[in-house]
Amino acid sequence: MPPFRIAPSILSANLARLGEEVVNVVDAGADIIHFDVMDNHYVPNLTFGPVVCEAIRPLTSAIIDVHLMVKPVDALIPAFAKAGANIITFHPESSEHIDRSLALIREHGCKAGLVFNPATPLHLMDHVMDKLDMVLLMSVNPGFGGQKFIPEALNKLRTARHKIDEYTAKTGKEIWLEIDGGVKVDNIAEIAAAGADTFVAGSAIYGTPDYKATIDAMRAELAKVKR
Ligand SMILES: O=C(CO)[C@@H](O)[C@H](O)COP(=O)(O)O
Repeated sequence: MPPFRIAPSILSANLARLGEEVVNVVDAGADIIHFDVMDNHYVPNLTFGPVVCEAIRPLTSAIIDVHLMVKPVDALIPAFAKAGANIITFHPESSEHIDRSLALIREHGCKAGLVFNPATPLHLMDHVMDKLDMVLLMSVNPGFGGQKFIPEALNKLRTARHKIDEYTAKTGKEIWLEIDGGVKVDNIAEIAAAGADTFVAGSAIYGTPDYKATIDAMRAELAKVKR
């Protein structure tokens, strides 16, 4: 059984009390803070920059997982690394040179990942697996929290799981497989069974009054998963 990680997306937090929301969700059992960066160009929404990452960094030792939904990406990578990001992921469509952008993230001391929109083919990871620490599959179109999980993402997860497992068996290199969009208590087990090990959940956690109860309920569902 792989370790399962829960990554609340602060996009759904009460942003007027962002610091408290980060601390509370980590106290409630979150493993990772998922930090959605949107530029109103690559996606039709606008969120946080490196100064916000820098502001929350001293509040927690949890992993900060920065998901760049911006185009272009390279200029923001050093800024987010300096602001305390641990993981930086980006969409292959948003970089002219995917290999170079991944290398840039790693040169700045962060773990690196590629993000696949629902319609983006997985083969774009094939020749850069040595530079990947994470693969993030979007199970909604990016830009907004609170959307419905796209069921085809389950097939895509199975394919990605197979590719990653084959690569890990050959090289020993670990690559996390994260899913993002529409993850809830009632579908997390099915998503894990399809291959995800890391679960972004925004509205499912921040939309409930008791974050610990929700995260505990997710872990209870994950404990039933056989893979
Ligand atoms: O990146 C995104 C949306 O673009 C996500 O991280 C959402 O923030 C997830 O929200 P829920 O679907 O869990 O409400």
